[in-house]
Amino acid sequence: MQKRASLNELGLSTGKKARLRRILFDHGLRNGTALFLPYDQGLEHGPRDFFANPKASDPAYIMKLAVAGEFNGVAIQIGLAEKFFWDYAGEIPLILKLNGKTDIPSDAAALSPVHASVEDAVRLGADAVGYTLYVGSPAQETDFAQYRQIRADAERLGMPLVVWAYPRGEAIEAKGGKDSFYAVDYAARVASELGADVVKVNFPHPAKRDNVKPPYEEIFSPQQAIDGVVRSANRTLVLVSGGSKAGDDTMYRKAEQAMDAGGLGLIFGRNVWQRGYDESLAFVDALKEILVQHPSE
Ligand SMILES: O=P(O)(O)OC[C@H]1O[C@](O)(COP(=O)(O)O)[C@@H](O)[C@@H]1O
Repeated sequence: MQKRASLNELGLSTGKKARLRRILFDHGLRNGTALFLPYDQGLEHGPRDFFANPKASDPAYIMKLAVAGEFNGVAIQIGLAEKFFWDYAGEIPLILKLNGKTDIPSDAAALSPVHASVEDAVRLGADAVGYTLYVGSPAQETDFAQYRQIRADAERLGMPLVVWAYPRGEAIEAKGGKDSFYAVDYAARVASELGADVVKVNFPHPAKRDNVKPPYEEIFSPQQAIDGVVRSANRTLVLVSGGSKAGDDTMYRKAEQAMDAGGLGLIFGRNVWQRGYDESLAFVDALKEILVQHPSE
């Protein structure tokens, strides 16, 4: 089992430390692990993600679920934060997502434009901000430049910065794909190099035996892959994303492997809310049984 970096090792400013402590020790299991509910899929994918459970298209339903499920926070865009966070302000931490895009154009030159500021996050009472960085996209240079401004603002205002580090673009496809170990591992390292406090990654696929080049020939199991990604993130805490809906056992296995690797926690969206309300809460309880076994110091 790999060790998770403790809050004291992260070199955080006072504001960032206070907010992260609030998220990790005043909410959820209060043991230093995190379970977040992301709800920006209406922008990223469109309304089709709500077809499986039409009630989930209502942000008020999701906010109620997040509070009832005692999550460590919800990650939402500015429009929903303005209209739906008010009822629960102070009850559950807000991660204000500062950029986002639709999936209507192809991802070949993916870039997620910024449409909210760290000042908005402060005004809304957020405890963290989220930024999607498309590592490897031809638009990476513009992405890095807009990210730099967000990072500077987050530093100035003491706001923890969570980077959705997502490999994208043709070059990534040519090198094994966005979920390959190569790509996810590199993205985790990029987030750490660029000063993210927390990085959110997709669970990496280990190398395929018939298509593996040095130095990746040793990474054959999912556990080795996620261990490597958490190591690459070093003192940036790691959250593992859910992805599209899969079987519960598959998700529990991912969760266990992520936590054994020294991950901070999980940020599962569709796997939580693409089912009925009570079923969602039962799934969340089962995830917490895994998190409870991996407390922070
Ligand atoms: O870029 P992708 O793979 O389409 O997914 C983006 C979505 O996945 C997330 O990062 C995680 O949510 P899910 O658990 O539903 O996959 C969301 O925040 C975001 O909307």
